Amino acid sequence: MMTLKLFRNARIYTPIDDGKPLAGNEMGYVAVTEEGALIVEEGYIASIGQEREILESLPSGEEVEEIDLEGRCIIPGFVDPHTHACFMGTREREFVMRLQGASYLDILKMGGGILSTVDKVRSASKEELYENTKEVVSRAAKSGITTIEIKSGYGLSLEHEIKMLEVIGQLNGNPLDVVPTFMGAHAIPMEYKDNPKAYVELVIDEMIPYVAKRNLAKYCDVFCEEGVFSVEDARRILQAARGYGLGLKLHADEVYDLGGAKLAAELKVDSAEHLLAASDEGLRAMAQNGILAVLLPATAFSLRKPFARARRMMELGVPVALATDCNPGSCYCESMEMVYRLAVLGMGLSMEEALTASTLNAAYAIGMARQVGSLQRGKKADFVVLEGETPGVMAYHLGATNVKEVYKMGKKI
Ligand SMILES: N=CN[C@@H](CCC(=O)O)C(=O)O
Ligand SMILES: [Zn+2]
Repeated sequence: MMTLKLFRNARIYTPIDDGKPLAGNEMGYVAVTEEGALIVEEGYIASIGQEREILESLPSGEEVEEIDLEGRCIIPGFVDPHTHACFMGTREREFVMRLQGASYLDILKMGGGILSTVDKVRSASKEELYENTKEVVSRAAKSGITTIEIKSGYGLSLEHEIKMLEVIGQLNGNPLDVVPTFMGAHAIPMEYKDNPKAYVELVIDEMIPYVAKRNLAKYCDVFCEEGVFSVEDARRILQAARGYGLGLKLHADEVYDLGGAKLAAELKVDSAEHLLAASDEGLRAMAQNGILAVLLPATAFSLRKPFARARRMMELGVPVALATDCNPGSCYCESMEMVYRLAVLGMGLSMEEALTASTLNAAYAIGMARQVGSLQRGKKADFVVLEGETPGVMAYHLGATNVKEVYKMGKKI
């Protein structure tokens, strides 16, 4: 006989999935159930609601394991839709250089930044890369992330991009859901420094077809930035990726307003990321085309730059999601709790809006909303138990983690 799990005595906070990402005012509509409960059957939510009603609906004769959540708040497991969590080594010295005034893009121009991580990833074996990535992912899981996107982009050659994507693929289901993104267009590798166009051709002619045919990635992403990939390069790379059936993402207007947001709208990408420098014109184009913005406040914080204009985006009707951007350079952070906190205290989102952005909208950003992102019947029983009464505790109690327990498909991790 199958054992059901009954989680009871909870205050449930969840956005409600209506088949599309939530935008504008809708982002603040979060369902709250005091004295709530949920029943988990084989990892999925079989029913959820008022404890009294849930208890009445329990089938008699079934074995039930009961877990008392002692009145704590539960929220959907965080979905982190933008990370570079597959890497080797750290870049602490560069961080110190940045504190002394060096800019992120200047460090990259000098062969450091992303390129210094590329050297380390290229010289690591697949096993070493797997072990390191697994550690990053398990720290993410402890912070409440139950679904995570991970990009390649520190290989920058067919051989090493594939090594990264295979490692990312191996981590799927172990225990998190992992969504792989191909990001061969993350930087121009040193060996193509004098001929960057040839690298763009390599990405288009060899890497994308190889990755797509072997199903190694769900999305293709490009770092469209001054001195990295131009708007025209990004357009060509993403159009090629679309031709091979990959979903599209774009690192847009992170440092300079190159027109990345406009390109995201033109190509109708699945999400546009960063957007620290995006113009109103670009944001309007995104709103008109229903393009999701994935905002990374911990990156702005770590780079000591102003936050993305989240409230303006929401006012224009752009659906907003949040992500860590976890990487060893611009943002060494695997905590969505930290991101939530910055969204509330730094970008002015309400506690409900930040919850929607870090769960349901984040799930839409990586095509996972059918399975995760809200606590509703039929979705995976992925949730976080907070040491507090509302999700707001994560912004209120600053010095500690407020994540008490994390459940993936009804099992504690
Ligand atoms: N901006 C480009 N890529 C990453 C940083 C990667 C790195 O610095 O290693 C980002 O999204 O912030
Ligand atoms: Zn990124």
